[in-house]
Amino acid sequence: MNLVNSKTPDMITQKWQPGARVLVMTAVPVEREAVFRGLRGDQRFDILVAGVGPVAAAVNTAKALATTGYGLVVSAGIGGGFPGQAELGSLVVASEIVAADLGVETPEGFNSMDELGFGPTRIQADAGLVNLLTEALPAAGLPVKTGPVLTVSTVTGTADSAAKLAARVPGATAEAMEGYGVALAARDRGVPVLELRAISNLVGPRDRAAWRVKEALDVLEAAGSVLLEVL
Ligand SMILES: O=C(O)c1cccc(C(=O)CC[C@H]2O[C@@H](n3cnc4c(=O)[nH]cnc43)[C@H](O)[C@@H]2O)c1
Repeated sequence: MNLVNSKTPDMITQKWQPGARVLVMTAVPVEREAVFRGLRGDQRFDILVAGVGPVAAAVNTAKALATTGYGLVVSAGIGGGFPGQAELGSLVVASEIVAADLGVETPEGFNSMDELGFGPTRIQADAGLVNLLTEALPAAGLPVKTGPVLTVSTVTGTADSAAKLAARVPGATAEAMEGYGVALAARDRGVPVLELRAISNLVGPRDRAAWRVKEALDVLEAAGSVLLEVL
């Protein structure tokens, strides 16, 4: 499929069939291990490490999809929560996956590639599965929010950049670095997609000492157990 000429209305995405194989893409080994523990080695799930960033995520997701048939692709890992939207240690399920810095800067502000006719920069997550998860995760004791999850190539490190992103994408809930790459590869194959982010830090002024990576990885593991139950 020619991605440049592919427009959202032409895309046909399969419907999720319970019991189908699931591809879970993580960025780093500690995320893979957390998801693996949650999924308890279930053979229906392949959990891969793609590397950090949207390009590595897209390349490696496309590679996996070229060799094996999957009914669902999940981008999973830790992420930053937008203040007032997603707390540290909570889980975010993306309603849509947004390439938040793919565009052009002008003196008047940022224009997305969608606005310039080179979209899509927003890919919808599978709405039925988002609903299923936003019911099942709290039932398992995990606080969950749903909303747009932004994919950025640079971790946001100032309050000013955080405010600009939040204004650019109303309702922005979390940011991470891989979702859009995973989602674009899935969309190209017509496979439904989800993004799950366990919140390790808040989006804003960089304070690495305040990141709660271990706690977020524990939440990611617990989310893996819920995936195993509901998919
Ligand atoms: O230092 C560590 O232990 C550690 C463990 C896992 C990942 C990291 C990273 O710093 C790489 C960034 C990685 O994590 C995601 N992430 C987490 N928070 C954010 C954020 O606020 N903005 C963007 N990305 C974030 C991202 O998806 C990367 O894969 C460190």
